[in-house]
Amino acid sequence: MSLHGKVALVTGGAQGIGRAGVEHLLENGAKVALVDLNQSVGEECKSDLDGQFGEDNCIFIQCDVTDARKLRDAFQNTVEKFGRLDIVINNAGINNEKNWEKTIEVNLTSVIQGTYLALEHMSKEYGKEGGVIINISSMAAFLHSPHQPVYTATKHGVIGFSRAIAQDASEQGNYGVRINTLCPAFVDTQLLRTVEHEETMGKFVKYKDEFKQRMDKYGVLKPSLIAEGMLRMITDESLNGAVMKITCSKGIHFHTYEPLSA
Ligand SMILES: NC(=O)C1=CN([C@@H]2O[C@H](COP(=O)(O)OP(=O)(O)OC[C@H]3O[C@@H](n4cnc5c(N)ncnc54)[C@H](O)[C@@H]3O)[C@@H](O)[C@H]2O)C=CC1
Ligand SMILES: CCCCC/C=C\C=C\C(=O)C/C=C\C/C=C\CCCC(=O)O
Repeated sequence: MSLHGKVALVTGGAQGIGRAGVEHLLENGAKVALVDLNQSVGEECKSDLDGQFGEDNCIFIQCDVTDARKLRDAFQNTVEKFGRLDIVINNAGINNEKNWEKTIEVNLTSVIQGTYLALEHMSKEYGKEGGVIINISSMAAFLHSPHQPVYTATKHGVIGFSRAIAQDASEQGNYGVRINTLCPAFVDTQLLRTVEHEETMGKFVKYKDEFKQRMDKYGVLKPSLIAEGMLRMITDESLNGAVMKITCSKGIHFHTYEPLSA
């Protein structure tokens, strides 16, 4: 899949992993809507990207992904601006064990909502041309860290939902939409700093030194490597229902599942 002439929507696209993904998409000729809660960081990001890639290739849409109506409008505005939609990256996420209900809303409910909206705008079942969805999970889904139980649960949920809907898309329906999941290990972004604070970690903040030891042990990745993984999941048309892992020790690789036996 060539990215020239394609249109992408990236949630949480104003900084961190999302922004790295947006930059890679623009570098490869796509037009991008970056959808983010943070107005000031979003505007600054859009202004930087305009300088790098030209003014008509990127829009910033301020939107809380947990607001279903606003998320629907963000998809609609993207299609109205660029005329089509081909790639959706449901990336916005938080790490908040204290307000764990919010963590479920942002990390799981909004990913489900974003996937269904993406299908409405891209699926052949709705008369559209097909496309690709990437849902961002985490290596936390494989480590079962006792220090972040709800974050871990949401990231498990993202994998389960994405694999189930990918199978539906390829086997039951004729969506023409591939759905893949990406699981990074630690990445150097603002989210990683949340381990320092009681207002995000709640009672688990007492483990902050342990968290840091884990980061020293496993290493911390650069957002640009995660963006490379995203690009591969978009351009490699053989990938559907795939679960990509990205770690310092093994780089970009895939999780394998045993076939079910009777
Ligand atoms: N940084 C890390 O070590 C890892 C991060 N991830 C996942 O990667 C994704 C991106 O995280 P990072 O770039 O690290 O975080 P980040 O905190 O640097 O960036 C997240 C972006 O999402 C936006 N956002 C947060 N809540 C939102 C909402 N309700 N509506 C719209 N936008 C919202 C923020 O404003 C921010 O721009 C998340 O899903 C995270 O769980 C996965 C594995 C490791
Ligand atoms: C346990 C630390 C909690 C830190 C919470 C903050 C951010 C969350 C980040 C993630 O989503 C990443 C979580 C875990 C993956 C870490 C390393 C796995 C590396 C495995 C390997 O190299 O084989």
